[in-house]
Amino acid sequence: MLRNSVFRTVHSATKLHVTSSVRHYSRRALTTMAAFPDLRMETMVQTTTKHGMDVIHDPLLSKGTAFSLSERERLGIRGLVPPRTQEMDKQLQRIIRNLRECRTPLEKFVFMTALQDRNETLYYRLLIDNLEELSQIIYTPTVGEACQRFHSIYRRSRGMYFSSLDRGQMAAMVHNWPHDQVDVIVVTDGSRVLGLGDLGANGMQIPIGKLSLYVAGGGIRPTSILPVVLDVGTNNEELLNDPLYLGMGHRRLEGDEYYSFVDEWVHAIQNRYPNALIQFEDFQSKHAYNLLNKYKDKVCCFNDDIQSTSAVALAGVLASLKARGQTFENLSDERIICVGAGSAGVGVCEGIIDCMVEQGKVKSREEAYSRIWMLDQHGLIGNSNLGSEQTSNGERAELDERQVCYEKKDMKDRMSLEEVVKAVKPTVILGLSGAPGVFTEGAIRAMADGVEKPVVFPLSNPTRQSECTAEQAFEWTDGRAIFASGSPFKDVEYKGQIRKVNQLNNSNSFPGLGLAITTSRATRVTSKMFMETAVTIANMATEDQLKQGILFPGMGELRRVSKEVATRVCEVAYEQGLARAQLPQGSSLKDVIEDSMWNPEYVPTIRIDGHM
Ligand SMILES: NC(=O)C1=CN([C@@H]2O[C@H](COP(=O)(O)OP(=O)(O)OC[C@H]3O[C@@H](n4cnc5c(N)ncnc54)[C@H](O)[C@@H]3O)[C@@H](O)[C@H]2O)C=CC1
Ligand SMILES: CC(=O)C(=O)O
Ligand SMILES: [Mg+2]
Repeated sequence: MLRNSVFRTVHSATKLHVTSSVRHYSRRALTTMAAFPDLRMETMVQTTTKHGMDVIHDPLLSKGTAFSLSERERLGIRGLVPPRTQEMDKQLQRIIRNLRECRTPLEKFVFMTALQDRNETLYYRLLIDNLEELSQIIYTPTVGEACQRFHSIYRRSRGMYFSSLDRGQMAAMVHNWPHDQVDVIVVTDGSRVLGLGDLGANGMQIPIGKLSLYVAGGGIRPTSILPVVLDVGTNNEELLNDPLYLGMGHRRLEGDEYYSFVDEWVHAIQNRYPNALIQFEDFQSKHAYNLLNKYKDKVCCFNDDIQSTSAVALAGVLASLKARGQTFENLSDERIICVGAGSAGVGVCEGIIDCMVEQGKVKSREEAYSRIWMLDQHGLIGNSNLGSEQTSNGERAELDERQVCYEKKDMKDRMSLEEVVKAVKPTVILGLSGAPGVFTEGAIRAMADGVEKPVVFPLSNPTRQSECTAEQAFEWTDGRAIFASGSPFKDVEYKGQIRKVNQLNNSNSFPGLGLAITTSRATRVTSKMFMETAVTIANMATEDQLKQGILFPGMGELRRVSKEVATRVCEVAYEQGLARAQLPQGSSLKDVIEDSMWNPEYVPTIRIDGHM
């Protein structure tokens, strides 16, 4: 099935009419279908029971200076804002001018947070109109610094915290959240924040940043998102010793205590928001896979670092094949080195293996594993019976069942990256280690000796954790690299010519996925959805862009990417019998997706009686 659908270049979906496609959806899906909410009607006015200052201080209601005279009358705010009504364009002028005066990225971050806390409509308008620039503030790389400094820059609460004090209380606590409809939840335990390690409750900025991209890129409504930190403690000594730290001051819960804590939270959330999509984010490897395996078939959830990263990395490799004049079917001929054997590294490689197997050009899964060489902090996962290089990184813990699959029986254990490159002559090198600079000059130059167009993807975040810089990649490959990084780099001028860089981040995947799940009311997230996401993104660059080394649209086009991804994932949800929304008749799926995207604009505010 997948073999046929994955490798076509143009999805039939874009031509499909919903009326005809609904007909072949499974009986189960049809019998459980709910009416599709008419979001266009919902967004024509906003209603509130609030009055006076409560309206002005509610960021979801506030329009700042843009309230009309009649609204000021209706809402009891006449005289509480400056007299001249200024529309959004003027507000944006003022905001942009003030933003430009911030001296550092962190100052910009604090400025953006303050705007979000005052007026979310304006915040999202600004973000959408300047996604390329401002995603670097509210998301990687600046969000990393904001997490490290969370307890210093903290101003106002956003999201929910569930801590070790709350055991036994979570089912009641979830009702403290003020919104009855929640579509997407991003939850972290702060144990591996980007490549910055354990940041405990400071990790809250990650769910907030990811959810801002769900709204700005995926058109999810700001009232239906929920950022969550599970504060199970931290092992970060610096934070534990900092009197300003805002999280629990004990070491991390482990074992059964940890899993029962998470379980209580999942049940509490399911109880109040049974339809919400849960995104597990930045959980350390030892828990990431366990939690995913425990919940993926019971709850509508996924792990972003494992699954979304896998989709975008596969998209990058597939698009790079086209950029090298080959086709997707050449994937099984690739020789891939992956530096990093954690949840992201293993997740990404599993996605590539799945795709090779689906293509049917390898005889077995084992043969597919033979195309990928995996290194961790000790070096190559090789055969210790053939000898072992010593590294200064201490003893390697036992490999887990997923890592063992990549063991190379014919190569010495713990070989260095440069040795592996010389032995293997890779076509692609992936960095998911969080270790800055591990793509050494020797390794990348050796790679460039073996192939015409080396594919160099240092994917670790934030920028300073990157395995190499864009400049280094082009310098060491005589300008021949096809380059993508997790955090943004500027295009590089190499010998008078511009070399293009790509940002390969899971943000290309999750907003579109969330839009599809919300629109179709799908009950589960499946691996096919991620595979199709990869293919969709891999097909987005034009021939001309591919020639220049551009693999897919950049962050500035996230809304367009999300729409494409959502359309395809929505189709998959119906094909797999997982969707529950009955889509409106007579329009194309793409139009339905487009219409369901929230757009930040001011609509008339009407006061209603709370007792009605
Ligand atoms: N671009 C993107 O969209 C994404 C990027 N990432 C990045 O991937 C990185 C890793 O994430 P996880 O796998 O969750 O972390 P993890 O902690 O589970 O795994 C890190 C892996 O890197 C290895 N490693 C550490 N130092 C090394 C060194 N010097 N040489 C070789 N290997 C080394 C470790 O042994 C471990 O296998 C992070 O920096 C994260 O920001 C993660 C998800 C998405
Ligand atoms: C991008 C992301 O999810 C990470 O670096 O963890
Ligand atoms: Mg992450």
